[in-house]
Amino acid sequence: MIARGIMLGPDQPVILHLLDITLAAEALNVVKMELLDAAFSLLKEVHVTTDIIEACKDVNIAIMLGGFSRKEGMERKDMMSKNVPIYKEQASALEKHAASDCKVLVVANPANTNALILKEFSPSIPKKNITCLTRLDHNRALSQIAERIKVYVTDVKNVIIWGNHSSTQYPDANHATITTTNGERPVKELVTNDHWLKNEFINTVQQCGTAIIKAQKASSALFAASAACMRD
Ligand SMILES: NC(=O)C1=CN([C@@H]2O[C@H](COP(=O)(O)OP(=O)(O)OC[C@H]3O[C@@H](n4cnc5c(N)ncnc54)[C@H](O)[C@@H]3O)[C@@H](O)[C@H]2O)C=CC1
Ligand SMILES: O=C([O-])CC(=O)C(=O)O
Repeated sequence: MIARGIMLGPDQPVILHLLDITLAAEALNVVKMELLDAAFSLLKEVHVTTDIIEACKDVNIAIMLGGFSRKEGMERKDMMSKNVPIYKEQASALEKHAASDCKVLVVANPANTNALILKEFSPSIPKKNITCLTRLDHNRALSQIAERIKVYVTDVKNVIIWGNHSSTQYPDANHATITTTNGERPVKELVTNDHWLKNEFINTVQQCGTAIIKAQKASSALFAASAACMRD
């Protein structure tokens, strides 16, 4: 998606630095081969490495995906002991080697905590440049409402996700609206079942990640990549 211009736009050439651990080096090379085979016109160079310093050198944008992923029966916070040390090391490498105005998107869980670690251990990167991926929760909330009212997802607006990317988040549709042929109408009015909005809707959005892991024993890459690359 990045190489096709979906994240940075159709006129922005990109050089990708791909980092993984030594055990995954061969798989990483395959990713490079696939990217080159695709001959994306915006993709100018692909560097694969298992060296964090090489990976961070002069990067303008860092998308932090690496680490342990959640398995069935785990909460995202259960990965803290494994992923926090990784994020300390990666933050220090970004601090020393990335471009000074580098923008950082933390995807790996627990995403909010990892973003906080990054902020603490890379003090020269402006705080406002560091964010973590909760857009996925927002998208999930939009889709749940669209399905319920039978409208297009693009017609749903002003849903808010409060809190962390975790099962304690609060998806809030109190100010959400639907674009109709008669103008904007409140979601609360169109979802006639208030009990659904206060219970099942919230619970479903909070538990979407868990449901995917239960169903396919891994989280899916597509929805996270799509949320990370959205430009609206
Ligand atoms: N914030 C969000 O909305 C979402 C977050 N996630 C999180 O994103 C992360 C990645 O998810 P998946 O791609 O499904 O997991 P995955 O397990 O398929 O991939 C993780 C990759 O990180 C690599 N890795 C492990 N330690 C590393 C290190 N020290 N340095 C560099 N790379 C390292 C692994 O070798 C593996 O290739 C997980 O933490 C997952 O929980 C996933 C989906 C949505
Ligand atoms: O649940 C997970 O571990 C992956 C993730 O963050 C999500 O799908 O929301």
